[in-house]
Amino acid sequence: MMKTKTKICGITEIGDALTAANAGADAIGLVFFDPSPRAVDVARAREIAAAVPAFVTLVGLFVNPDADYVRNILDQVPLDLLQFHGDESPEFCNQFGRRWIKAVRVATTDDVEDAFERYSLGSGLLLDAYDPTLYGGTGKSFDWTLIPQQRPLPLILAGGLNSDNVARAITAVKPWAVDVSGGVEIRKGVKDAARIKEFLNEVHRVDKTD
Ligand SMILES: O=C(O)c1ccccc1N[C@@H]1O[C@H](COP(=O)(O)O)[C@@H](O)[C@H]1O
Repeated sequence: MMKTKTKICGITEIGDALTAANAGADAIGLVFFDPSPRAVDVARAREIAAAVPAFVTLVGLFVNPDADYVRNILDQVPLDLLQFHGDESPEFCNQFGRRWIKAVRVATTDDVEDAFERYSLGSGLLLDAYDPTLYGGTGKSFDWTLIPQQRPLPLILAGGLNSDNVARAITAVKPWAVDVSGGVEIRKGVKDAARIKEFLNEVHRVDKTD
């Protein structure tokens, strides 16, 4: 039995971080991208980080940040992993002495194959829905048949996942991990404890049957 790793992203409240961790989430994401309704400031990020138990990975999400901005956050918040969700180059992602994953918005299979090659130094490749204007967190899913079977890096599936479709997604794609934000919210930027638990329970259920 393969255990699918889980990340609950866009956490803004300590209570939601604890709900996710206690329900078995492997990672919690903090958004450091100001236009996002899920953005956190340093003070809030530090409070959440202090509450997250050992062995739950704390991920910082950035979109086309200045390097100094990332360094400033890293000086103040104990992030375990960086998630770059914009047009960052591999050289940019690799300069912080911290493990990182790159997000790619998928329109074609070539997008994924090219990204596997280009970001080969990363610790994983996150696939999200393509949107011409938004970098992510759209709540939209994409055509999973575009995902190649050859995966040189751990594949993290994101984009419009929720408790209704995550079992199907895991069965179809067999990703290393799944990542959700909007699918566990009652409205944009506001997480819902029941939806977080339902999502994680569904992943754990399908893992046992697959
Ligand atoms: O959450 C955001 O606001 C966000 C903003 C900019 C880039 C990425 C963002 N979120 C990430 O997008 C994917 C998919 O999210 P969803 O489940 O479809 O809502 C996920 O990795 C989020 O963390």
